[in-house]
Amino acid sequence: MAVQISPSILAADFARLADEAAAVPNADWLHVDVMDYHFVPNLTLGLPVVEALRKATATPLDCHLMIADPDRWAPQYAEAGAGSVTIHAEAAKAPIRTLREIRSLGARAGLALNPATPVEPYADLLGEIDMMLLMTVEPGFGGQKFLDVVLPKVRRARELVERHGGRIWLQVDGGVDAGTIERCAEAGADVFVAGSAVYGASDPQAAVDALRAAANRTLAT
Ligand SMILES: O=C(CO)[C@@H](O)[C@H](O)COP(=O)(O)O
Ligand SMILES: [Co+2]
Repeated sequence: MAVQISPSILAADFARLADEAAAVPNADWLHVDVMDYHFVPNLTLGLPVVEALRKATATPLDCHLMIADPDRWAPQYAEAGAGSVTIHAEAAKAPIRTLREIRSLGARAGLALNPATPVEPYADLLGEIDMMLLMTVEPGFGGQKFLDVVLPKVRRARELVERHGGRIWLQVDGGVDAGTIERCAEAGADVFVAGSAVYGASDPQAAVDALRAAANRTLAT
């Protein structure tokens, strides 16, 4: 399992997004939280910002759609050049069609589950996805406290993914920092979103390196 770190620009300075992207040249992805005031009680950014970011950085964009109608909008994020587009299982009405469309447009397809959404009902969809995102906070805001209660689900998701061939990435998102990343890695996550822990640090690049090292240390033991 290769560890990947995806800093969330939700915690960055929105007035200086290009500079904030450049501040983490060692990141594998830039995590872009799209919120619409409907699926979650917050509003962030949409397609025009993703299109602008795409031109401003070579780091691939990992778009996390927390929106009420992902079936309608997700393909447009793939068309806008996102390297990965993740939709929420709780919001999608036609997840299989939408995940296939994302892939057909050349992006990786992700399926996200809220903390209280069980993973087992989605076992049959593993062939349709490249990544599963397990929320470790309730979606909507950065800077929340990590929910340990999700860790058993991360383990069960890792088992399902391994039984399916191990090709699917397992991402955790929310409250991931130097104090929680090791538990996530130990439970089987391999892609780590970190907002405050990266952009709240005085040296975001060093914070990415430190998170990666902590996750790798856990996987090595
Ligand atoms: O999707 C979300 C929140 O809904 C996350 O991507 C947050 O942006 C992560 O921020 P931190 O919890 O790491 O500060
Ligand atoms: Co996110």
